[in-house]
Amino acid sequence: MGKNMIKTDICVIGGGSAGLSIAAGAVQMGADTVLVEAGKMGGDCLNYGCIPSKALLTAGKVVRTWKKSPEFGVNYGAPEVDFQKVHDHVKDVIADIEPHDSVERFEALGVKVIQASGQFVDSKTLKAGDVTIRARRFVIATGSRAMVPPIEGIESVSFLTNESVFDLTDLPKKIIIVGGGPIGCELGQAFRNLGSEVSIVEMASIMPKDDPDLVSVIRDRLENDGISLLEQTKVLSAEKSSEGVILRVETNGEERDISGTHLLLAAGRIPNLEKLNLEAAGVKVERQGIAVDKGLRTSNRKIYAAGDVTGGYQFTHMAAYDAGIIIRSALFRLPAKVSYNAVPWVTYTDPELAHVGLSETDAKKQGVQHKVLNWSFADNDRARAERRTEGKVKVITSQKGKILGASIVGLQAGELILPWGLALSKGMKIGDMANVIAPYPTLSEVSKRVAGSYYTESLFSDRVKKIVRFLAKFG
Ligand SMILES: Cc1cc2nc3c(=O)[nH]c(=O)nc-3n(C[C@H](O)[C@H](O)[C@H](O)COP(=O)(O)OP(=O)(O)OC[C@H]3O[C@@H](n4cnc5c(N)ncnc54)[C@H](O)[C@@H]3O)c2cc1C
Ligand SMILES: NC(=O)c1ccc[n+]([C@@H]2O[C@H](COP(=O)([O-])OP(=O)(O)OC[C@H]3O[C@@H](n4cnc5c(N)ncnc54)[C@H](O)[C@@H]3O)[C@@H](O)[C@H]2O)c1
Repeated sequence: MGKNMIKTDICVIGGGSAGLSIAAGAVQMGADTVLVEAGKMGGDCLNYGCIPSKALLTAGKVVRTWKKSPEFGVNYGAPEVDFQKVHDHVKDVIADIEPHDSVERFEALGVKVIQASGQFVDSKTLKAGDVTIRARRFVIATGSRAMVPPIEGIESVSFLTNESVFDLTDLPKKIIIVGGGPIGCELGQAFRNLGSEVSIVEMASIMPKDDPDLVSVIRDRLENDGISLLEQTKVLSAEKSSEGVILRVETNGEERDISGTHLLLAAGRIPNLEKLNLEAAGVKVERQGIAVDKGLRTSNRKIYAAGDVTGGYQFTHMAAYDAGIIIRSALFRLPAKVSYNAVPWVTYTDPELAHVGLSETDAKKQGVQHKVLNWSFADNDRARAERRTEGKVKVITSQKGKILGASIVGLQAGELILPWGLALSKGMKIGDMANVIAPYPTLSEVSKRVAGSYYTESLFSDRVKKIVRFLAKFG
């Protein structure tokens, strides 16, 4: 074997959320593991995604809370934002988490880390820098990047993506965001709270993957915050201006120009595939990414794919979920298969919007017989004490009360969704949630109350009243 040839059990390509989970799991379970990473360890989530976006959102929330303080009888002066320091805070949070994902930590676990771009030579061999790797199993976990939408003139203007936006050290005066998905809404609100003028241009409706009834709460809030939301709006062209950029947009057949100092593209993702030479490995690609079966195997049975590169649910927790499936299959040869009936997600706007399982729209589309339960945060005493009564819960059950899905918009919705995920994965019925003792006064009571509403009609019916009156006769 040549000096630069490595033979290993598992070779993982990409050290982001998926790749790191697989490499850490595999090596600690005794497999010889090689990890190939071309860029920064930690991938998008740590460096250009979840972590910096949440850190920026938190800075924005501090400003908003400060401004709201008179409602609570507390007065401060106007908040002053030092954006260089906001930037430093964001980078500091990344630096704080970085050691967990570092080359040093992985090498200490026993993983051989190669810092180079990986490229298949044939179905069993990968080249990374000057190293050739032969592995019993490969895992492709190369993630995704921002899609640049086909807008006339886009290449002639400078634009930000999630990879560059967190490097800004000056607050954008006027930022235009193309795309009103989770990235557009989260970052739009963060910049607005910090003092930018913000426009979000969305060709459909904002947050189209979520329940429209609940999204309306987010829409109201973004508009009240002063964000200009241009929905059902097409971007026709982009051109440079003295200020920065001008976009020509069209809403309902009407064209107009909007101008900004900065342009952020948040219009969806494309998988990172080009450098992998997948043809040589016999790995098939579909429109959304690498094609995988339910066991996350590609068309080459010895090569798996995980995380964003498959174009499935593009979340860090789903990348970690994929990792668990692959470890069971590749290391233990168990017939592990993905199951997507309890997939949660949260958009960290304020208020947050969280979802798990079947939505009302999907239940209707799939012709599933179902019941819809609703409850408002306005009826929750804790939400009143916090002055945060905007919000609602919607739960989908079968006709017989089996929990099928839940969506929550409101304060701490992301924290409130977990019991619904547990209920779904354990096949629980709505009575299980209705009977739980919820501490008072907590926001969690919304879950108990929405579950209880399943019984309201039958519990407070004329029939029950008759029975109670009849029994009262017996003393
Ligand atoms: C702004 C933003 C906010 C987000 N917020 C959240 C959130 O709050 N919660 C959530 O769950 N998800 C969030 N996501 C999504 C989440 O970041 C992704 O789902 C997750 O990072 C996917 O992990 P991955 O391992 O598939 O890919 P990545 O994390 O992108 O990792 C892929 C890695 O592969 C490397 N690579 C690529 N090609 C090669 C090659 N040929 N050779 C070697 N290495 C290569 C890359 O350098 C990268 O490090 C957010 C995403 C963005 C952009
Ligand atoms: N909180 C979270 O968990 C979180 C946060 C951010 C991102 N993410 C993940 O990252 C993924 C990517 O986020 P995203 O917001 O970029 O993508 P997305 O695909 O979810 O949303 C993109 C939006 O852009 C719109 N769009 C596309 N082309 C357009 C155009 N030319 N003009 C106007 N609008 C256009 C789409 O209609 C869509 O609403 C998400 O789907 C999610 O999986 C998760």
